[in-house]
Amino acid sequence: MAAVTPPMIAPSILSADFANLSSEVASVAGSDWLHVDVMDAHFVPNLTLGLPVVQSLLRVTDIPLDCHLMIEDPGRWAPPYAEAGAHNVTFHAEATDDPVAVAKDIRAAGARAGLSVKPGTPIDDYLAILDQFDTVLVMSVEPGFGGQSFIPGVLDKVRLLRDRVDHGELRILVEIDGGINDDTIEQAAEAGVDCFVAGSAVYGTADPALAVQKLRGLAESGRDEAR
Ligand SMILES: O=C(CO)[C@@H](O)[C@H](O)COP(=O)(O)O
Repeated sequence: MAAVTPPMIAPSILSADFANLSSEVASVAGSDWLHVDVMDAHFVPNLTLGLPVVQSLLRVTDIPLDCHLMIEDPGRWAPPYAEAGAHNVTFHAEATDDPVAVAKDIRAAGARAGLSVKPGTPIDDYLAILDQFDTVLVMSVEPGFGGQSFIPGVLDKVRLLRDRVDHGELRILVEIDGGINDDTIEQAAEAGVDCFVAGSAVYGTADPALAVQKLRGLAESGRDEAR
């Protein structure tokens, strides 16, 4: 089955020019969310940005911020992103023993809570707690770097989640992240993704806004195939 809401595109600023973030964000006006990759050089082998940059971004854009925390100890660090005004605060299932407590704190601080799973992490282990979340972010590359190749095997997780949502057993938005581009987005849409994160496929082009539009159109086509 296909998702019923229009496909959402969330450009990942990991592939943007960090020296010109304000104009890079403006260049994707019309995107549904802006995906903000927070990496701590511990949970993943890369270091990007943190709360001060998110606070600055919130001052220059109306696009809802989709903060993806690839960090250790999200129970300590996640709620301030919600307090700052992030729309979604997503953390990794692998980074905490108590994901429900972290989700409750994020929601209490005013944001939507997201749970992310690495490609090798089964979603079955978390189905029973997904009612505590608003989004589930299925990683289709190993988290840490942009520009990697899409791992199609993760679409089994998307199909399982889509099925649960379509049968009313779950109310959650299904998001995918990693290797999403013109060649891969249709198969992800066909599997049932609601929201598509794309970094290099947006910021690696001469016209990021056009790239977003094109990705949205291709996601629509993938949906049509699934119907
Ligand atoms: O979180 C991550 C990587 O850890 C992603 O957001 C990537 O940054 C997406 O980049 P592309 O694969 O689309 O280039």
